[in-house]
Amino acid sequence: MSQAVLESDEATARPMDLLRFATAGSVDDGKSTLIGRLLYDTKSLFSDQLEAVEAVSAARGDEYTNLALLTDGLRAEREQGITIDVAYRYFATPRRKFIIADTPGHIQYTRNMVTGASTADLALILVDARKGLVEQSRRHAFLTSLLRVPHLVLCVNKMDLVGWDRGVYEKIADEFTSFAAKLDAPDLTVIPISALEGDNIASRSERSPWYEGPSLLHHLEHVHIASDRNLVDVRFPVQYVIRPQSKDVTDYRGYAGQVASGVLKPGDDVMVLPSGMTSKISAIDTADGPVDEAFPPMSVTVRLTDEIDISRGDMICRPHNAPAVAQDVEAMICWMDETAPLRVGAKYTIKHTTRTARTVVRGLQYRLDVNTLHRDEDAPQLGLNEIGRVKLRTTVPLLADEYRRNRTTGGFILIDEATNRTVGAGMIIEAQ
Ligand SMILES: Nc1nc2c(ncn2[C@@H]2O[C@H](COP(=O)(O)OP(=O)(O)OP(=O)(O)O)[C@@H](O)[C@H]2O)c(=O)[nH]1
Repeated sequence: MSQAVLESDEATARPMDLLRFATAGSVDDGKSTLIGRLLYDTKSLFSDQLEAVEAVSAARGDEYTNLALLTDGLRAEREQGITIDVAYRYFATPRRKFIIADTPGHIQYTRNMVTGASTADLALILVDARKGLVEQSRRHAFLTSLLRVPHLVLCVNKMDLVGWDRGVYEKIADEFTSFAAKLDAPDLTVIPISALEGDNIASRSERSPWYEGPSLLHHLEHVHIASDRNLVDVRFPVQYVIRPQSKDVTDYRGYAGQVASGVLKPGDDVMVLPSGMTSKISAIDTADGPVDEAFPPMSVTVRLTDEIDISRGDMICRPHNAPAVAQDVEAMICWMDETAPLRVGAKYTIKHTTRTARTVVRGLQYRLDVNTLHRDEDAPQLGLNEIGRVKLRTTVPLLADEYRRNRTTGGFILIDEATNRTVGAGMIIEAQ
């Protein structure tokens, strides 16, 4: 595969150096063209890829190099053999690294959007200037707010086809802004672009002198994401317990995992859940040696001053700031399984941070229509791509926060015990 994959050493990258974003739009709004344009303008392509695309464009008689061919080609490679159609692409500028979660337009399943956007810092929704907002644009905006993606960009594309008419742009921007306000939507930026001709992508275009905002790339490079991370609530789900490996090292015991939120420092008082035992951090180790502090998304090994019984799935937090230790959970669930619906009374495996348990569905409070936001309280089940509010009971307690406060310790997935497939994604509303 000749994809220009730029190194994405996420575990060691400082959080502000990396922006993850998800793209959404209906079929033919120009998503492939836009992604191709971003890769092209940031020189994230190999010359052979570009030559191939130029040759095909010329052969087809395209007036402009058809950058969508590039994205579609990459997508075809990726799609083979995967069930959830999200392709990840990488590019970088001197200011930042970017990971794009690209969900194909033909089959804009809610589950793809949920998969792509659940870890995103920003969601980019495209609309065709000629068509304006469509049902899908509203659905994507709703999902962005449900998943609590902190930043939203609406790109009004194909402005060249409406003669760069300011009125067309402003009507769409106003309509979307008032819809987004109702959703408790995040920080919103609206940008008029032509993905095909490259206007307002890498630099401000002369064709829209009335537009005073940033180009898309400038916005992606500068949008402030450092404060989106929860640096207040210390949550360190233990992934592995590291014990002495050789006879010579007899006293090493550490707890390895990825910091979900908060800042950990040697000397801090900590509490371990579910036992409730307390101790102090004696050291924090990484592959590159000890560090003075650890914050998300760093992967580290924490050592404590006391020897306490800790196992995988336990959580290190602070004594006066702990997650709920809960077996009863209410959550919004997006159903992802095409073979069987979610039913009340069914049992699943639940994976929450590093903990795995069994769970039973105790109730379906309502199913939500993502287009109208109507709540159907008589719904008997949740089918593929449907979203609803569900009550669960787990066999062992989860160490959980509300999703709105913590996207890592508030999120989970459900797995079918017979097929081992991921069948649902959940966002915790309440845990007790
Ligand atoms: N004039 C004009 N055409 C555009 C622009 N952006 C995309 N197009 C054209 O619109 C068509 C659809 O673009 P794509 O990029 O394939 O659309 P998409 O949304 O990625 O489509 P899917 O991947 O199939 O969902 C192509 O013919 C593009 O050349 C634009 O800014 N201006």
